[in-house]
Amino acid sequence: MGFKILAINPGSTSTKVALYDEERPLLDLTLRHSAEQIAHYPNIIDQLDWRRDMILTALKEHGFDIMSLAAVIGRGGLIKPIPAGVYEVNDAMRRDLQHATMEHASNLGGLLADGIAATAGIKAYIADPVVVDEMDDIARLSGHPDCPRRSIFHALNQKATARLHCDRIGIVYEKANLVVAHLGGGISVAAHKQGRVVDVNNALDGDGPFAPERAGTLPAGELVDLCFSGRYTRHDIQQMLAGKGGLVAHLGTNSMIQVMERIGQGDEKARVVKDAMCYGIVKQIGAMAAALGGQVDAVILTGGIAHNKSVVEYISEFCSFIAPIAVYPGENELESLVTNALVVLRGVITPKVYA
Ligand SMILES: Nc1ncnc2c1ncn2[C@@H]1O[C@H](COP(=O)(O)OP(=O)(O)OP(=O)(O)O)[C@@H](O)[C@H]1O
Ligand SMILES: CCCC(=O)O
Repeated sequence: MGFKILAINPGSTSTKVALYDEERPLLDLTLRHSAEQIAHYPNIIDQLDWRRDMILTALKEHGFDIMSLAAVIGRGGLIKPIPAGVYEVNDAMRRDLQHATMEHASNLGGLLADGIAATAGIKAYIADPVVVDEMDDIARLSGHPDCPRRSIFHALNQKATARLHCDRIGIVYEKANLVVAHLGGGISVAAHKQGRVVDVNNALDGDGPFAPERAGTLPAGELVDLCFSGRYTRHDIQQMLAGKGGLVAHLGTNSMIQVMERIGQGDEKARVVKDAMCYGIVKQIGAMAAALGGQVDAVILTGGIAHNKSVVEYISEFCSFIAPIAVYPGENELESLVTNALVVLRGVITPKVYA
């Protein structure tokens, strides 16, 4: 009998849970949370006990005893910037997740893992959280010292997909130069230089291409005018950047599937907005290729929108001159979490300590 691992990936409207026996999947659950249920909680962190009980109930219903687990691993949240890797949940991390300065469902990942692990008397981990920061110093500087650029991106899926691609084509991640574009509800486009993400747009907070739910970079002067117009609260503006920006602001939906249906029905506005989003993505890919000095082994497209043929064709037409385009639709975040826990349990790596 091998190591049994529970992986937890909390999203804004669901909690995804997977149970593995070593590499063998035993259970894969998506626990959905309706807008009415979510509305009961003023802040995301207030959903902790509710989501934990839901996971425990679901495991019980599937006849699983958590006492047979070897480890629990969650998607990590907006803690302090840290290098990529696996981290054991400790007091410092618990505190920083509880009091994270920005709201994000992944703040619950380490805490949910920790609560369940404590009951089972085992350790909890996180891996490659959204705050992984390996940026070069020159990438960190913006045009004003009060507004440094921050590395907040889909580190877990970006790293896992980059390594998967390197394995497939027979190169070593630590020696490869890659541009990876995660195209999901948020979009991050990163320069992976010999195993380090040396530059990336902040996918959460007004930086980079616009995305289904994110505004991306906005003209700063116009944003300042909006902030001081008296028409919006701070919360309203934050929502414009993350949650109600991008496709949601222009078209009232965060679904690329719906956008494509509308384009198919002749909706010209939907076509222009979709093309504008693709145009922003190709510009960001070009920027990251330049950050790598043009020495790029592959441009990798991943995330839910990489399922979309029209988006992939648009990007391929503009970016094929940079390097071969490789497409890995969707994300495998739960599987990546399990893989990360397994290498710790097998003693291949020692988990890092969050300070
Ligand atoms: N088969 C598909 N064809 C076209 N678009 C798709 C398909 N599947 C998902 N999408 C689109 O992908 C987007 C969501 O991507 P994804 O599921 O990666 O995002 P998420 O997990 O909610 O957010 P994030 O990736 O930022 O964490 C949505 O706009 C959705 O409509
Ligand atoms: C990786 C954080 C950005 C997002 O949620 O889209």
